[in-house]
Amino acid sequence: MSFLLETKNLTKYYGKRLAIDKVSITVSPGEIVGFVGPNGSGKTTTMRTVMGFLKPDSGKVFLFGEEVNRRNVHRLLRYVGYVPGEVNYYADVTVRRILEFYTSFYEDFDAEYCEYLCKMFDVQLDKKFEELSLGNKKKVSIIQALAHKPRLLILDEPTNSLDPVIQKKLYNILRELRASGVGVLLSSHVLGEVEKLCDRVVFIKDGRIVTPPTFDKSMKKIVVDLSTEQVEQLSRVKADFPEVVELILENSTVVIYFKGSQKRLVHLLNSIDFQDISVTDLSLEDVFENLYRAN
Ligand SMILES: Nc1ncnc2c1ncn2[C@@H]1O[C@H](COP(=O)(O)OP(=O)(O)OP(=O)(O)O)[C@@H](O)[C@H]1O
Repeated sequence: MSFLLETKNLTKYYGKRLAIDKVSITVSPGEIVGFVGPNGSGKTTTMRTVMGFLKPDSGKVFLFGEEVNRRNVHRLLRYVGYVPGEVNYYADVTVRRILEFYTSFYEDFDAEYCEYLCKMFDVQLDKKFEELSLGNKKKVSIIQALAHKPRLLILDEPTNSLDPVIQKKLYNILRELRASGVGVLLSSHVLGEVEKLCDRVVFIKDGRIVTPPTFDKSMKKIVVDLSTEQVEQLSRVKADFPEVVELILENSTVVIYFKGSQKRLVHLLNSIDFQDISVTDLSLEDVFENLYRAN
């Protein structure tokens, strides 16, 4: 099956500043892809380029298998829902009027579904947009992105400023949409959210897509507290256990990333004379920290 979204070597400069460099990503039907990277790494630029708001300096965007060009962009974007990082509509227009405008804009706009979403998200339809709080503005943007039943969602930090109850409702909707074949590209700094929701994660750093070189989710993170004398054991641990992918010493706390069998893990733990120890599965936060530590 072809991708809902495919970017090939997207490159974008702002003046002389390179913002994204040969960014290639894909989203398949029924897949939620997390898009993760530090501030200024190029997530918004990539998403805005996909949406046609920015013209790439080089590279291509394919939507639903078609290469996007000037002639087909409007037709293809009808099947895309977009939540921008910063939401902006006409300030002195009511939410009801904003949503009515989209009814005429999208032929697949589903008024009943829109009403259902407004109720679910408790949207204040008769308030002017400028009178809404940040979170309530975001809700309007989410409803506008969903109500025309798009096949692909491009969500730039969609839960930013939403309260936890609304966040949960949005996750549930995204899960339902995924089950019906919708694809989602979702940028977020909330790594716990990405970890729970996304099928896979694409990392971006300084405008380039990067792959965590040695870290994967089958690893264990061992945090050990040692006394100064015990720190000396560590060079032996590294030599004796090739399963130790990385060993980081910060004062008297040691973090060991371990990829190996349970038996070898127990063997390693038995070989350390420690004061305190914890063993956990590797989290997305660990992967993120390791990938971006050089920054
Ligand atoms: N309009 C602009 N003019 C000039 N430079 C820009 C502009 N927008 C973004 N940039 C630069 O492009 C780079 C990528 O920014 P972008 O907003 O895409 O990052 P991001 O990953 O979305 O960041 P954040 O997580 O903070 O939202 C940054 O260096 C940023 O300073």
